[in-house]
Amino acid sequence: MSTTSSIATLEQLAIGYQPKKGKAFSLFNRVIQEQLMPGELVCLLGPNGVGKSTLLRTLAGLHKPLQGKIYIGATRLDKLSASKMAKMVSVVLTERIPTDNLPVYSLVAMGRYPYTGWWGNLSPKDHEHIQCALLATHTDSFADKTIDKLSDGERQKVMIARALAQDTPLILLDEPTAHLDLPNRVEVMRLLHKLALTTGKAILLTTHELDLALQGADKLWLMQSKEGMVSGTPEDLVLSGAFEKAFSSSGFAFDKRSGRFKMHTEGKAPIVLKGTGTGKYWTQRALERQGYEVHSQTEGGMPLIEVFKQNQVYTWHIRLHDQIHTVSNIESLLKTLQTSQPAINSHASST
Ligand SMILES: Nc1ncnc2c1ncn2[C@@H]1O[C@H](COP(=O)(O)OP(=O)(O)OP(=O)(O)O)[C@@H](O)[C@H]1O
Repeated sequence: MSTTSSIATLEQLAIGYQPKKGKAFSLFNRVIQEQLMPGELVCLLGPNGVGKSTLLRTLAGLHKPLQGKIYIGATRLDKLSASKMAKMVSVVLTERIPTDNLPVYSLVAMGRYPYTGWWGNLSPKDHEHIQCALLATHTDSFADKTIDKLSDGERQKVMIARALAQDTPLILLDEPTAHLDLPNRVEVMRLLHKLALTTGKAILLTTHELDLALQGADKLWLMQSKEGMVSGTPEDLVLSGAFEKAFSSSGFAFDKRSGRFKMHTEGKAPIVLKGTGTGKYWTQRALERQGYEVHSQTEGGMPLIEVFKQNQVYTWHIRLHDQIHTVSNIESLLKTLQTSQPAINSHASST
């Protein structure tokens, strides 16, 4: 049963597709039991084809659950009329807008359809909501432009503005950061987080951006075909190992300490890295990509790299078999190590 404070409750929910003949095809072997609370930004993560979009569409009432119940507030979703539903849930899907020559303002105004009469006449209150949505998404400066004149990032923000104008307690977005460059992905995520926080709406979005979700989400829902759904704050899921388990594969692994994914490479020799700050961080990344096992303490005469910074200029000293090589960039550092690799490897096997 839904708790009074939750915006949406998923109770013993099974999602999937019902073929015309034969048995229903469930996307999970476990049911989903989750809640969306006010002011929460939740990122729904999982591998391709696990059922993220299907879950979103099911929550939006566009697809029937195979089993279980969904409550929006205290009301069962299947008992909500279409007009009431439109006042409770807004959806931003990945489909492109067919009406490309529509001005931004008119598209955002379409979000007001649950409140306008048959003719869609906008009241002063509707205009106020539209203006607020444009301002909150920083789309007001191009409100007169038509959709076809917008960049992908601007278009995405306009779609979010339309959902905001709809003024629903729950907003669902399917991959809102897809096709955006990094600054726009970060901006959209920050915008959604701020909106959840300041408006008290619950926002659920699907994404493949693990880094962004780890940084920006209040909660993660991890969908996995075998384990079903695991949820929690990003930090709890990292500490419990659930995040690592869900996303580590033979090609790369999640490193709990740095919060980064690391590619598995052929293991080379251990190496000691000394230095501080940014220079050390990026040197370590390059060494690990090349497969070196980076240590911070000198052990048994391992090769040693020291990073120095003077007057904003970096220098690397490589101490190798009592010889010191000095280089001025990471590319030269890696080349020097590559040239002496047989020496490093034989050194490693003798220690
Ligand atoms: N209308 C449909 N009828 C039957 N099966 C479908 C239908 N739509 C999707 N599926 C199947 O359901 C599974 C889940 O699809 P869904 O799009 O929900 O996954 P997803 O996690 O969002 O994937 P992605 O990350 O690739 O977007 C897939 O195997 C897909 O082929």
